[in-house]
Amino acid sequence: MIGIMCAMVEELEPILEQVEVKDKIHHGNNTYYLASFDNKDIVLAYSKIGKVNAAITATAMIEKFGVEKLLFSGVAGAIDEDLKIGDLIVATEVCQHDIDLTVFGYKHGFIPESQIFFDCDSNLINIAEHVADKLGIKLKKGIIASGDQFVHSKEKKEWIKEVFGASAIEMEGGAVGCVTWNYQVPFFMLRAISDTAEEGAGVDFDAFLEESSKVSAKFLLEMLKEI
Ligand SMILES: Nc1ncnc2c(CN3C[C@H](CCSCCOCCO)[C@@H](O)C3)c[nH]c12
Repeated sequence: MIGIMCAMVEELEPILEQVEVKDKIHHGNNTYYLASFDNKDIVLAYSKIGKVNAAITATAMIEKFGVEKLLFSGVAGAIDEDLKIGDLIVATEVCQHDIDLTVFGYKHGFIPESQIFFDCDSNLINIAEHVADKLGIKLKKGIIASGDQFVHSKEKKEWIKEVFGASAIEMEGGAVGCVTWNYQVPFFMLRAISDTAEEGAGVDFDAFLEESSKVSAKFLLEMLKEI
């Protein structure tokens, strides 16, 4: 079983429209869609915004639905200057920029018995690169940082870039990476840029959420054919 996660309903809808939904299961205030696509069994859900909601859904995908790999599709704010609205980025690693135990001598993003960065699955990243080559689509790879805040400040995004080396910013991937690391389940995350995470990002986000969600969804569905 393959798990497909999004944070917002707008990110999930363009995927749901293209798969054959067989059943809907309500669990933990989420709706899980059991479906098939390209003769593969998949379970899909949107978690709602933020790291806690994302962790709930990722854990249920593994514990209740037994997914063997978890793929995330959605939008993100750009940190790297070469990322423009509508561009795709695949996470090589994810982290949580709002974890701060530095007073105890730990680095930003670190919690004891855990780690700052969580690797994404190299096999799935390779498939993404193969699909991008086949379709002639530009696909960036980089670290994606998560935190429970919508970043709309150049100063904040530059700090996240300096401390974590992140190329993009969002609010769920770091939590899903932590869950999949703890359960040793392969994790893949694809995001399309919706804004620049600077002043005025909220306006861009509202304007480009739907369009960028479709960009990510379309690519993810192409990837599903190769898995
Ligand atoms: N700059 C940015 N900073 C952090 N995250 C992101 C992301 C990625 N997703 C979008 C959404 C944040 C928007 S909350 C919208 C509230 O509802 C608005 C009406 O629907 C959350 O799920 C994270 C895109 N640009 C970002």
